[in-house]
Amino acid sequence: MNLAAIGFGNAGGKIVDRFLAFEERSGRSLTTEALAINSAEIDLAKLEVLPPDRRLIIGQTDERVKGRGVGADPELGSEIARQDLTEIERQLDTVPIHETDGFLVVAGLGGGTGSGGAPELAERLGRIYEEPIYGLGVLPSADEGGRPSLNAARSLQAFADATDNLMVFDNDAWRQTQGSVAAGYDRTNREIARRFVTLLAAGELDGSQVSESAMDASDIRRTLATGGLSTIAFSQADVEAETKSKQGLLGRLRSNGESHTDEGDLAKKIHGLVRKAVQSRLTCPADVASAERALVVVSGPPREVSQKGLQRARQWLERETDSVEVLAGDDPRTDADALSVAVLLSNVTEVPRVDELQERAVTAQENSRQQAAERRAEIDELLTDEENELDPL
Ligand SMILES: Nc1nc2c(ncn2[C@@H]2O[C@H](COP(=O)(O)OP(=O)(O)OP(=O)(O)O)[C@@H](O)[C@H]2O)c(=O)[nH]1
Repeated sequence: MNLAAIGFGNAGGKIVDRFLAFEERSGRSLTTEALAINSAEIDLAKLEVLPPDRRLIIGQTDERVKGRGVGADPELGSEIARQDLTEIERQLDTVPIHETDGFLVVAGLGGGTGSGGAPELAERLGRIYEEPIYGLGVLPSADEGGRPSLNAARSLQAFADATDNLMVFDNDAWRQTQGSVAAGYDRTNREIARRFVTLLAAGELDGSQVSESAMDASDIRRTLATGGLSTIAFSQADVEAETKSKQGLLGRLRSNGESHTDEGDLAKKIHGLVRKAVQSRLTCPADVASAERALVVVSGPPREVSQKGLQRARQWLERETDSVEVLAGDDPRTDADALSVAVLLSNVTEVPRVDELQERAVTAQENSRQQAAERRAEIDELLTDEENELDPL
């Protein structure tokens, strides 16, 4: 699938930047256009791969922002996004729409710029384009405090409403206990890119041979057409030594074409990888059985993609998800050094993390209202004399 990817806010921009880096490294092609939009100039300057002319600053003329961010205020974030929508649209004029299957708006939902701006943009894109609008929303971790939870819980509703499918990544489930926050985010962003690009770029050929059950953009589109929230499972393993020896130009010249790898073992490897993916950390923890549709992409050297393994894995996933709509396909990459499995679980309805986020958000909202009322009472008390005998001017 080919997408126009737009990162909104700091996290959104960094993640889209990592998408481009992963595409470059893995030879995959996902994005037909990439853009980072932010209200803080300093964050845009830190991106590494995205060309400078694909970085857009918004809210610059607003007295409250002036290129320095919106200070985790999503109302202000959505206001400046609305003010600058025409400029954003102009930047998107370069999207080669005939080669683009949809739009992907990416944002961290705990702050202000992305949290407020991403739903505004998604809604506007939905009105302009016929292509589907997808979202990738990052949930804040619990230890960030009440405010980010409140921002995220409110944004989640608007973002899900404005998109055809909102794929979710939960920072809490991926929190690193060691190292700095920045280094942790950097690692996390690489993991996000690996998962999303492996899944969504399936079917975009890199010159490798086409297989009998190749995944294509319409399969992914169909799986995402459920709406709601989605999560992604992933696992990978090294390719066999025999495969490695036949890779690259030299390997292919030396190879006599014979294969000694046992088909049964390869089938088992794929089946095992799919099970491992679904049973390990999802981008957002969810009850797999609550998914409406699922899609499995096995990506790697064609000689290792066992069709039997793919079929068995599909049947297993059908039982796990209790769904009739499970698609499975491969994505051949002749010179890949790993066999990767990405599983899209679409429209999951049992997502405990979202319930927890909403509970924390309600508590944060109540606390904030109570504190505001107390502060008003204290100021009143301070400014009024003891017997309330003075008349203010
Ligand atoms: N996975 C990941 N999450 C991040 C990263 N940076 C920030 N976040 C998350 O995203 C949320 C929003 O942070 P930012 O993206 O910095 O905020 P913003 O949208 O730029 O908004 P303002 O800074 O308020 O203008 C945070 O609460 C974190 O949960 C990152 O690099 N990776």
